[in-house]
Amino acid sequence: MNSSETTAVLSASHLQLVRQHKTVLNDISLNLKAGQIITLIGPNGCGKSTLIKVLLGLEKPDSGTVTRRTGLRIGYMPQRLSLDQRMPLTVTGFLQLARGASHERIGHWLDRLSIRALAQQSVHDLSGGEWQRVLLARALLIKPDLLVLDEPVQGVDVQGQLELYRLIPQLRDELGCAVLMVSHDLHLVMAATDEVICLNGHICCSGHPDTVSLDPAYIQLFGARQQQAPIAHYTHHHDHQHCADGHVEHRAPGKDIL
Ligand SMILES: Nc1ncnc2c1ncn2[C@@H]1O[C@H](COP(=O)(O)OP(=O)(O)OP(=O)(O)O)[C@@H](O)[C@H]1O
Repeated sequence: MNSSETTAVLSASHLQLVRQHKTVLNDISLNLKAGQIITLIGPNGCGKSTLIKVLLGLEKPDSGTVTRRTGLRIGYMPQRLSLDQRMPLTVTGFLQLARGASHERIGHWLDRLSIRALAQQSVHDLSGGEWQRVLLARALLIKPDLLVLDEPVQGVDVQGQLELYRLIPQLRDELGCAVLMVSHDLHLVMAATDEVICLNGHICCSGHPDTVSLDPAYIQLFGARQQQAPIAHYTHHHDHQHCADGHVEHRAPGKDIL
């Protein structure tokens, strides 16, 4: 066994999966080490969610192996989660259903993710961005060794996406966990990831985000537009926080909020 395998929390070897005559995953191998952040990127339908499900053991590959460290605690934020609209459920009630939920831990993550004001709100009335934060809190309640985020910024505006991607390495440092996430935009996740795997059924290219963005396989897949310099995002120096209940709270300069 080599050293990368000994420190891996999760590894996959030669995964193959065919559904209805379509090769969804073709010879996928990867290693995720403790404390590492890996991002899967690729166009719609390239197999990202399927790969996540196979790595989590939710779907069986036709061949190949997945090895998860014994006793690994996984916090999973799925791409979609449909709830019965007829069932009345507050954010706190929803979080209480999660494994590892306790009053203290729920309170901790409501504060840490700046969603305390939503605690008693119905989950059916949340905005897309609020729902994403609640799902993230749910994934964090288990104190994960591995945090799996399938498109965590869906329904979040660009500023919110930047804030969320800034938060992910902070959460990794706080929990000491590994992170595996799915994203569509390499430039938005660049600063938040150690390694990028560019997927299109098979692994087209992988490595540090700077290297991947210049890789001919990446450029061929995403075109020249994505290869250009990162979009110049407007940076708004905000000296206050808009709480979910609508009131404005002033905060110390330089203190990040979600
Ligand atoms: N059970 C199945 N039967 C048939 N086709 C399937 C099945 N599961 C996945 N697929 C197909 O496999 C491909 C990969 O799907 P997957 O959801 O993994 O893509 P994705 O990269 O996550 O896409 P997106 O970015 O749109 O979320 C798609 O073409 C999908 O239709």
